[in-house]
Amino acid sequence: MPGTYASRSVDEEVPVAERFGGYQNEIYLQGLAGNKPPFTTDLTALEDAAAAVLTPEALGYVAGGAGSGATMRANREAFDRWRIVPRMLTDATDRDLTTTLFGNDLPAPVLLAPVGVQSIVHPDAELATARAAAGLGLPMILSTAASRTIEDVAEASGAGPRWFQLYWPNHPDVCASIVGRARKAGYTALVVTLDTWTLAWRPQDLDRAYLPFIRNEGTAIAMSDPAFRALLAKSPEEDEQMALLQWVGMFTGTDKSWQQLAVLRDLWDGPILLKGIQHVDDARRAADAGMDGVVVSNHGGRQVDGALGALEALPGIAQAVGDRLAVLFDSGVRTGADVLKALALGAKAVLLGRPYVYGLGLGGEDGVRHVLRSLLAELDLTLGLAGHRSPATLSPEVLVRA
Ligand SMILES: Cc1cc2nc3c(=O)[nH]c(=O)nc-3n(C[C@H](O)[C@H](O)[C@H](O)COP(=O)(O)O)c2cc1C
Ligand SMILES: O=C(O)C(=O)c1ccccc1
Repeated sequence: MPGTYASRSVDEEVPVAERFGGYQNEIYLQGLAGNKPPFTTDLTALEDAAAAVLTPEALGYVAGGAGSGATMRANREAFDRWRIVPRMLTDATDRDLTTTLFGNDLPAPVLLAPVGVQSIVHPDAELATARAAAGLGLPMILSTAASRTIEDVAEASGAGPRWFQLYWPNHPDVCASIVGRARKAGYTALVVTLDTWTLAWRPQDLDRAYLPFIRNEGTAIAMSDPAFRALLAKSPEEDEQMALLQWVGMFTGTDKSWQQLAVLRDLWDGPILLKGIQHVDDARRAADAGMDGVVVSNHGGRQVDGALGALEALPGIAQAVGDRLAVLFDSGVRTGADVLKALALGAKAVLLGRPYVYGLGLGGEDGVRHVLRSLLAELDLTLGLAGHRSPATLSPEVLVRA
């Protein structure tokens, strides 16, 4: 049964590093018994695998990018332009991927990127993702556009670390209410996404007239929010369409400013990270505004078609603000080697996006767990074989330009 296979040994008391690389042994042992892994171990092949199980609309939505897809491709090309230079006889047999972020130890420098509307790929949606992430001790960053409520996902994540992603509402009461709910439900860090104040031109969704948001797949947080409901002339139960439109309107607009970040700073006493930073000066402004971190990201190439590959922006930003801010990275991470490259170029940790969503589509909680364990195992093995015991010894000198 795939479930048994994918979940074996997660809770066993084994050293963290052994547990990550140990997934390979587990797969070999199952292989001896004649069992193949339930999902592919080639993390770059997940999209093709998911294509067989997702609806064309959902696949298009998840896999698609903005415009011609140039930035999505640039994200991958940016990784390909860096190559790892392995070192020998460095005593890297015992590895430790532990990473401290905002005073908390994570088992590895990997988080689950905020991805909304997860019910379009699997009925268990964010609850399955939360369980898989919690089982490995990795933070899931819950999206404001989730298919499940802040409170339900908190419960599903049990003792696991919780972060919350904010699409910054225009209305102050709604903003305070959502942020307050996240705080109360035990989310410890706030990730404010700045690059999606309106959705980009996404042909694959436009051609299908497919907007999961409007189809009520990503409104659980809105419809359960008392401050939002108080603004509506009729309840969402009476007039769903109107409620959806008002929710979308809540995030659309350009009236946000660097000064207004002070409002969020006042509302949230934990770490705040700005997601979607691609320019060194914006990273500096984030630090000046009292933020605690940035996520260098182009939203997986889903917003500005023609924007630079996200990894190209990383070294300059890490160099400029790495001593003042936690610099995280996403967009295009697919393999353990990719994680290593981003860490070497200055990221403190990376966010994984589409790959775990494909895992969710393929096998719910087990699928997400398989993707995460595969990524961590590959990272652990690649790090060791490149000659490093921990991410601490990684630096740009570990890489060369292809
Ligand atoms: C289907 C989908 C939905 C997403 N929803 C959100 C969201 O609600 N909030 C957000 O900040 N980013 C969202 N993102 C962007 C991811 O957080 C992340 O930046 C991106 O997926 C990273 O690139 P990758 O998919 O190449 O790893 C979404 C991405 C996808 C693919
Ligand atoms: O699709 C996205 O990239 C995204 O960020 C989003 C925005 C609104 C609802 C769901 C996802």
